Amino acid sequence: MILASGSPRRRELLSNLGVKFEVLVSGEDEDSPETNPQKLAGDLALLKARSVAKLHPDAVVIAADTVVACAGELLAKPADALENAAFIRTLAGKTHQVFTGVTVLSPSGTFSGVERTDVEFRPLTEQEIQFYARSGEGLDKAGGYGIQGVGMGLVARVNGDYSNIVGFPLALVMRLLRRAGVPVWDDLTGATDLQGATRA
Ligand SMILES: Cc1cn([C@H]2C[C@H](O)[C@@H](COP(=O)(O)OP(=O)(O)OP(=O)(O)O)O2)c(=O)[nH]c1=O
Repeated sequence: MILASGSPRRRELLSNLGVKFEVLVSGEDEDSPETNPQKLAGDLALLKARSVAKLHPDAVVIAADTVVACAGELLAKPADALENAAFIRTLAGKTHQVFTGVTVLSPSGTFSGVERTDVEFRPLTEQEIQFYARSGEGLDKAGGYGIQGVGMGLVARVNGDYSNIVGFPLALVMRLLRRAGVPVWDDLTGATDLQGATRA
């Protein structure tokens, strides 16, 4: 199995499912004219998975893409701290949507889905916006923030799957992997069972 992603968050979250995998980053250009955020997240996940599957047609390949949308505007990764501050200013005091598309390509077929989570930012002062943008934490992240880090302090409320915001919606990922025939949370070999006996 191959994770087609350079994201350390995705690597960590996929490890939690107890599946063995290798990491191979797709060299695919992520540009797309698509403006619907849900469709865009799905399209880019498929693109990333396909570019790795081309080279490894017998593998199961999983890829994901996260898109942040606020009132019709798509917020990708900020180019610098100045743009990061502008993104956080846009998000302050409002609810935005985080979409993550996931694609699993296996020799038996293509399995995909898109998860949506709504995130409400609290109203922020200009000083808070500047402080966060200067931290640099948001530069490699869609929307310019990381909810799993300092960015947690920007957030008032979350509605939906938290892991989706971090870029890898685990419930959806588990569903798609199982549909593709990949066992998840399944291998108990060598584990001690709940009565204290060790399994063969
Ligand atoms: C909103 C938000 C995004 N993110 C991350 C998740 C994704 O890794 C990233 C969005 O960029 P993506 O293009 O989805 O992924 P990536 O470039 O990090 O990795 P790859 O294309 O190789 O798979 O933003 C967080 O970690 N925390 C957050 O709170």
